[in-house]
Amino acid sequence: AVYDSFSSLPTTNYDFVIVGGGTAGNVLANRLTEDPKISVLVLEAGGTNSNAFQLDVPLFSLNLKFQYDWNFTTTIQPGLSNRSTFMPRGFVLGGSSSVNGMFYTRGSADDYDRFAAVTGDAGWSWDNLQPYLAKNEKWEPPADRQNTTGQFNPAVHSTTGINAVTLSGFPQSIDPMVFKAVDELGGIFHFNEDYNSGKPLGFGWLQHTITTQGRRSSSATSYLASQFISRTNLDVLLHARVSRILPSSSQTSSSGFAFRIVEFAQDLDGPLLQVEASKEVILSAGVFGSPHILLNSGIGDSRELSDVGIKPLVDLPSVGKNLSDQPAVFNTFFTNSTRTNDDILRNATLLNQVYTEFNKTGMGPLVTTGGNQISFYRVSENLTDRFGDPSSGKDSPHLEMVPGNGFFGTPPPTGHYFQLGTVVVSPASRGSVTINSTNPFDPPLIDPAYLTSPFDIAAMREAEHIMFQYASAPVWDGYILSPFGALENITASSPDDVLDEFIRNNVGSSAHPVGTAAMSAKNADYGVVDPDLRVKGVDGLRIIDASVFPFVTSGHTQAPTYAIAERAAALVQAAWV
Ligand SMILES: Cc1cc2nc3c(=O)[nH]c(=O)nc-3n(C[C@H](O)[C@H](O)[C@H](O)COP(=O)(O)OP(=O)(O)OC[C@H]3O[C@@H](n4cnc5c(N)ncnc54)[C@H](O)[C@@H]3O)c2cc1C
Repeated sequence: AVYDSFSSLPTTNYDFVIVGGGTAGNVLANRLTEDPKISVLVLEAGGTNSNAFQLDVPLFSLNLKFQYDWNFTTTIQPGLSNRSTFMPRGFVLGGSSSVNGMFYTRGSADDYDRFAAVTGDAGWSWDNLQPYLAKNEKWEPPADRQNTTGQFNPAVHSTTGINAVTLSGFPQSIDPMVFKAVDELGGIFHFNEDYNSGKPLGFGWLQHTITTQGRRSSSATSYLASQFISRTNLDVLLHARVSRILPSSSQTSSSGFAFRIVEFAQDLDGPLLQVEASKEVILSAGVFGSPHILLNSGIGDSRELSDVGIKPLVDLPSVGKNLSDQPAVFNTFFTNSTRTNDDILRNATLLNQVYTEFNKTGMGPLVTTGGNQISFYRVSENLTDRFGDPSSGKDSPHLEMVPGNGFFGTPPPTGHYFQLGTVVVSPASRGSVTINSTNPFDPPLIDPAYLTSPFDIAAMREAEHIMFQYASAPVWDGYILSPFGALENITASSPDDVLDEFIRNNVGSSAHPVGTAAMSAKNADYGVVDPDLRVKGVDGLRIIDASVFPFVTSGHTQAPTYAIAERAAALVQAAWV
């Protein structure tokens, strides 16, 4: 069941304590309690969001007032836009899966084969992860039950998992034009029937974590659905913000410390509470939360911890390093069409109308995210020859471009818009998460280090060229009127320095940071967790969330997070159940 207060929990004896009821944490909570003899407590810092409108409606995910974690302190390189200080994370049951854009992209087969290569564990390869992708995915017909033949490859999908995945349940007026442009241009613009086959390059129909009823499928609505959360061996405590994991004096360990005691507070000014797991503590507090808790606990770079005034207990210099996020730019054009999503997003009467329809029928414009396609590209060989290739292989993209039928975010009061978002999905830059305080409730310091590698800015320039080339297809003649905002000063033939300035002024997070507690091979002298996701050099503590990715996968990160969590659950079960 779900509880608000520690004192109301039915017991304080649990086999596993999971820190963070987010995307990965709820997979673990569900899978481990399949065995009625195993008891699990989830400590989640956020609450539940009673605003069904915000949580359920796909179209509005882009306009969500995010359930924020504390205001992270973000430092950015000089010259970058303020937008790049914005680090959205879900701070609510379901974590980021409750507030994300719902795109379902697995990345490439090479991405996972690289995980297997760097960890020395073939279990992380694309082929070996297939059963776990299948345990997560529950393919459903789209809300409008349209004929989806030719829009995906059923052979690479599972209908038996827990988390709903579907194609768009509402057509966008631009759909035919999007693919006409692909036909007109050819070359790098080609149709890909299913970008989730392991080979993502090309233009395909977007798949999302949306149910056949047109609603968001998050880890809270799926893995904690009523038939699971009602298990008597599964308890979730909300508003429980974990500060540190403490060594257990009662435990002995060949490797030194066993960390099985979790310290947390329900009220940041209130008392610190503790709960001890008899088997393991699993950190699933996300890419910022998990390394933050490790550092607070004295697990990190010993010298850096001593400098802050924290007693180092385990020297693991890689904690908080290797932060990998994908820089993104929105490119907006005016269109002469009035059939965009802009009016719905700014006109309360219209919005009420379609929301009533959505509630009654589970259909209408609110059941999609505002664009129905996605596309992936490689940069030129010239670039990889010059800077090296940060991608995982020849079938892996460096770049993504997403068309949107309207303004991204809250639209201006007038005008109709066409959007082409560009992203560097295989970046070379690496940032960090650090602390500068002994108070565990002070925010961590985040440096996303966007565009610090010369590859990334050059790759984003190529993404902009691809975007202009795509927008120049004959079908867009008369549909795209003129560039909007800062894009007004840019053309396909702008010199590099002008394009670079535009990019730096407009870049921001794609909300896909990973890698701050990365897995590495058992004997590697870097990395934070071993291939079984146990924290190196200690007992009783694993990390299972997006922070363990050694590299960011070449797409959006929820599907890989789910797959990692599903396999991790099997590893934990194999050790204990
Ligand atoms: C706005 C947004 C849009 C996105 N869009 C997409 C998309 O369209 N497609 C896609 O594939 N991916 C998307 N992502 C990324 C994807 O959702 C994440 O990579 C993934 O959900 C991360 O899962 P996680 O388990 O690592 O962390 P989370 O799901 O963030 O879970 C971490 C949990 O830990 C809790 N927590 C944190 N600190 C503490 C603490 N100290 N004590 C207790 N609990 C704590 C948090 O409240 C949260 O519930 C998006 C993310 C965001 C934020």
